[in-house]
Amino acid sequence: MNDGGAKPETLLRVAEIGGRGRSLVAAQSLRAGQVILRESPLLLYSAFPFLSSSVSPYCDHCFRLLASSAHHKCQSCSLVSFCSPSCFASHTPWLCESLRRLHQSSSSAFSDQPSDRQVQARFLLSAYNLAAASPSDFQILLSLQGSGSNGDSSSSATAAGFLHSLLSAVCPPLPVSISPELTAALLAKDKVNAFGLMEPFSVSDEKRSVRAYGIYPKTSFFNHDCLPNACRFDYVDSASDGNTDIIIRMIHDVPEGREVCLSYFPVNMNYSSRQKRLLEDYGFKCDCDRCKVESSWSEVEEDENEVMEEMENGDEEEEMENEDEEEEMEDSEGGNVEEVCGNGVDDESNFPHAYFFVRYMCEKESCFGTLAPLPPKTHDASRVLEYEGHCNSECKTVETACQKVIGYSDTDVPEFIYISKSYLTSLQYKYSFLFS
Ligand SMILES: C[S@@+](CC[C@H](N)C(=O)[O-])C[C@H]1O[C@@H](n2cnc3c(N)ncnc32)[C@H](O)[C@@H]1O
Repeated sequence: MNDGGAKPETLLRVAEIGGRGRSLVAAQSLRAGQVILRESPLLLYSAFPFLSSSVSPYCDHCFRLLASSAHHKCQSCSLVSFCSPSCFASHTPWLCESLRRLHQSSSSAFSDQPSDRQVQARFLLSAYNLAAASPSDFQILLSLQGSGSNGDSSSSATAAGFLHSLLSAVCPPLPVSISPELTAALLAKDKVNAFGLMEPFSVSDEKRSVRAYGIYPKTSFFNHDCLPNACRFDYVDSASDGNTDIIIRMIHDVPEGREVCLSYFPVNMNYSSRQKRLLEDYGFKCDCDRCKVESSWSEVEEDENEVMEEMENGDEEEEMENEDEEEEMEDSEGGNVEEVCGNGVDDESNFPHAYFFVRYMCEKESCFGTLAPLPPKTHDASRVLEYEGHCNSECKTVETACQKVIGYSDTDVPEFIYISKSYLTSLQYKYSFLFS
């Protein structure tokens, strides 16, 4: 893949930023579409519920779709299949025996657990297996954010206690000792650091589901921003090596010294859902520029209809269009028109993130992935945007991604987006990428 420039290792540096912990900062100016990091997983585990009656259709190592003819089922546990002998070689005797015993002994207590819990059991088996197979990699896992000691909800503590007792009773002994506290810490690290390898977009899917989860230690240093400047890609069905690598690309240019952030979830979530998720799952209160602005919107809810009326110009046809747009945006969870518009004219609570959505968000329902330009091949940024993850079958190869050609000018921007000119000017330095 052409990444349009310098080696990723020279592009970022780790910095401690107060209240945010370790952060990744641009070590030089970065360009839209540039690949800034490519990393293989430290561990991967299936998102398929453990006790599902159907068999996972994926290789249990590389998570490519298994061809019906050529696959290698483990004869010992009969629970996992692989696409090739080399993938099969990753199936350790400890993991095989643990899977077999866990499946055999599946107490009703375990089978009654929600599928999330069963997927957590898969993570723990992979993590314990890593502790035995590669102690240095296990240390890397332990160095990641997430302790499981304080601030975790009682339901997390209950889950950790349950899974620890279950696995320690069932699994063969390990060469390392795993305490209940360590199990809780591992689960906390998984919650904060795991990335989902997504299923390709399908028209029938209500929501894109996760095929497998991976831990990528360097990628884990990216902090969150609700208007990210970088996003992640994976090409799990690609036939080439490194199909489970995660690839981070810049959404737009940033200068040296600027923190590079991802969004930990689709950017169309509304303010309260984002805040709830960040607090519950990641343990922090987000005060990014977007949240600062949106935090005041709830206070003006009562005025919003009035504002909308002010903004409409009375033309009936346009009114109909606005209604359609409003419905569309409401469907997209949180991007409703009132929110996009802010609470009024010439008010500093307006913010240009509506432009961000228009330009950098996939508008397909059940996707809403973030877009980044293809890696630059010349001095100019590519005007072809690729969807985060795969939106459809065409996205399975890097260079034939699902595309949206950018070229929004002021006149292309939908009328329902209103941003105060004075505020815009004050933000132009930081957000000029939206208007270039
Ligand atoms: C995947 S880690 C990111 C790297 C982390 N800062 C570290 O030191 O390892 C996620 C954690 O980073 C912190 N974090 C991420 N984004 C943040 C933000 N915008 N503000 C404050 N803390 C943030 C939270 O503690 C979160 O649970």
